[in-house]
Amino acid sequence: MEAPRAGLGAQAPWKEMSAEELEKQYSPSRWVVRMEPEEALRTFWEKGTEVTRSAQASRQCQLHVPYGDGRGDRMDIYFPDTESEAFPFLLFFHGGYWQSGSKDQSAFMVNPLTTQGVAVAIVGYDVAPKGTLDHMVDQVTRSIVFIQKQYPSNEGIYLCGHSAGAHLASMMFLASWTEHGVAPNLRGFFLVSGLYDLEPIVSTSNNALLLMTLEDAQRNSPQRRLHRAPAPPADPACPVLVMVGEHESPEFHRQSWEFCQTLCRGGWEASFKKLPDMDHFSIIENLTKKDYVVTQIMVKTIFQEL
Ligand SMILES: N[C@@H](CC(=O)c1ccccc1NC=O)C(=O)O
Repeated sequence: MEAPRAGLGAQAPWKEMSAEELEKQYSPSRWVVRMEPEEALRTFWEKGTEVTRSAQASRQCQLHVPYGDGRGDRMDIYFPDTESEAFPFLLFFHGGYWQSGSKDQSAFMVNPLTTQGVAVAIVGYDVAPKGTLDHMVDQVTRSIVFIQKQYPSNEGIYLCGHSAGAHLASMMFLASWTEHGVAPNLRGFFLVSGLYDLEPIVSTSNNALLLMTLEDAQRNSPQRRLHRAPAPPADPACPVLVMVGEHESPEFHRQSWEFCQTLCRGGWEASFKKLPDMDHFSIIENLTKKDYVVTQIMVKTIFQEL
């Protein structure tokens, strides 16, 4: 008897979608249930700007620190109230479909983490049309190398990215650190509402400024390339948390779930978490709170391993 055959849609459901449906699947604000799409976006960036101002006014920080020679190679570093330089670092890469957002509106987790003893770097990068995907990946790589070189006695470097920023962080699974002269002390990844296969995005309006070709998309898709990537470090452990909000599109859920499975198959200690009641924006906005489940997961992951 012939085995039932899975259709194309079982592996790549997006290939069978209409242009309109694909556009909707890749428009996170249209899946928010607490408010209208435009309001969700406006609120997100307004909150981001406000918490960044407040973090800069209340925390010890170094702003606009150059991590390279490019004008956009800048990060803001926020410190715990301790004298030592031997704290863990969390580097945050903001979202905005590689074409909006900035470090100046992205310091969501600074207060709860710095008060717990974690230094937080909010990393800026050149969004499109100034930056290409390859350039942004290079910037993220160099920002991590910079932290490792500047703070060699760090107690671990943790990467956290949101959406397009989670994609940039996940490209670090493919990084070759030897050419940068240092192996960063990477101890964990927090990937929030990310995109790991960029092919479905090529034909959506999100590509209008980015102008990525199919080859660009494939080269920048860890979901496609991870099986040929370096093996995960055996010791120390480097857990990967792949998170997505309940109120996100089926495509965003599929991207996170499939990438988590690919990581596990590649030997990474990866786990998947769907956050009840959260959407693409509240999942990050709530990081301002120390009792939010994601803040607690971060703190636990960071300090359990010290
Ligand atoms: N135009 C998008 C905007 C968006 O996706 C977004 C906005 C802010 C931060 C992250 C985002 N998504 C991915 O990077 C939307 O429909 O929501």
